[in-house]
Amino acid sequence: MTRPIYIRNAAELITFAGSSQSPLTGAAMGELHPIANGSIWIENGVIQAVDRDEVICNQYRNQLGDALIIDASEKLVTPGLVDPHTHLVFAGSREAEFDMRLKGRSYMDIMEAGGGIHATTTATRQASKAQLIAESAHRLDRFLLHGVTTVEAKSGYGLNLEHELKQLEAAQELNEKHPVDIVSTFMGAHVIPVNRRENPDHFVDEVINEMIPEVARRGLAQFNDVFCERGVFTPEQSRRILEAGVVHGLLPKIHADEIEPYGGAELAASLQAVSADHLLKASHAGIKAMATAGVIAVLLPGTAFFLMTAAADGRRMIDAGVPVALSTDCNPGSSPTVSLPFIMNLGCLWMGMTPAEVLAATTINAAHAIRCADRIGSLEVGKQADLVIHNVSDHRGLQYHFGSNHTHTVVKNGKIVVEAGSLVSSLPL
Ligand SMILES: N=CN[C@@H](CCC(=O)O)C(=O)O
Ligand SMILES: [Zn+2]
Repeated sequence: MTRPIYIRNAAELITFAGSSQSPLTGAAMGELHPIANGSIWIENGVIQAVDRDEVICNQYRNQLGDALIIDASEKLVTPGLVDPHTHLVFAGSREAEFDMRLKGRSYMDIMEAGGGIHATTTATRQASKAQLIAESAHRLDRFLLHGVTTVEAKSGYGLNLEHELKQLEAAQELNEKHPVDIVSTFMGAHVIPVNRRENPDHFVDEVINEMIPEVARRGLAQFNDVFCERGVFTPEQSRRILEAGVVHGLLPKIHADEIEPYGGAELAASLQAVSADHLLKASHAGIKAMATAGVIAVLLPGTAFFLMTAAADGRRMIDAGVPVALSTDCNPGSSPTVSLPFIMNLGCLWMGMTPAEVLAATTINAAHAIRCADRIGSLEVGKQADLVIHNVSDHRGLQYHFGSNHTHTVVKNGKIVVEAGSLVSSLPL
């Protein structure tokens, strides 16, 4: 039995209570369900009580002597941040390509010429599983330092069965060993490998007939994703791939309308995908269809920022009734960052979202985007004790003091993993 943790007297404690059933949309995205002078009682990794401090103090007065008490006065407490779209497991980095882009080469051009995703695929194929685990564990540590307690992680730098499995197994092992929880997505359809360009449909057949069944049989992923974009996978190929995933129990997600309008949002709606991600160039009709179908828009403004292009129109999507989540898209090509707080800054200052909405988009709605909202994303009795104590006293302070990491303390599964902005020394990896 571990000691109970009593976090007391937060200036503002954001709960998002009552939002576990379905993602927040429209005006509800701005409803934080905050508690002033809020406290929380944690035992065995689970939230036992959330209320005003006087209520908790009275309720647990006989156990106060046993508890580890953390004073959160003048601080903000939120659910642990959730990142619903990352390419966490990869080897190497792409600084040379960054230089080329700064001089005017486009992201798609570089990929077409055999760089981009292909370059990371070469490096990832060459790396051993142990190397991938070591590099990715370091990224997970840095996620944790930014208050992120759960991430989704895609494969897609293997592009054949052997190396896709290696990437997914690395994610599985990291999930077992590292405090950050990982939800895995198979993305064998990330790009057509250079040596398969002669016959792209043969590669699509391989994804459908060889990779998806084996990934599903081994229980290595919960979701199936595809990069639906001109020059990558067509909407028809994407539909086939995502439908094949559904047959094997993998829920559909899609990289949609990132570079140009290509019918990705419409396809996501017609498949009732869990989420459509990117959406910089999504059509009005596609956004409307997503709202009707309840598809979550996972927006990635760090990618737009790093590719030096306009961000997705988050405001328009929220106003159209689409549930919106935000993510880093952490990857070595288009968004090499782990800073979900900076992504929130961009959501607020660049996409017309309010400070309350960006919090919903990185907690409860992000949890819905990876189908984990039954256990994370809000601070409610019975949920996993994942939370962040921030060095600001008001949720707006996270955006107002932009560009900083305000994470003070992180509790993951009822254990303190970040203290005074540093990782505790006893982390397993
Ligand atoms: N757009 C496709 N995939 C990733 C980028 C991957 C890479 O460049 O390595 C993305 O979501 O941005
Ligand atoms: Zn991505």
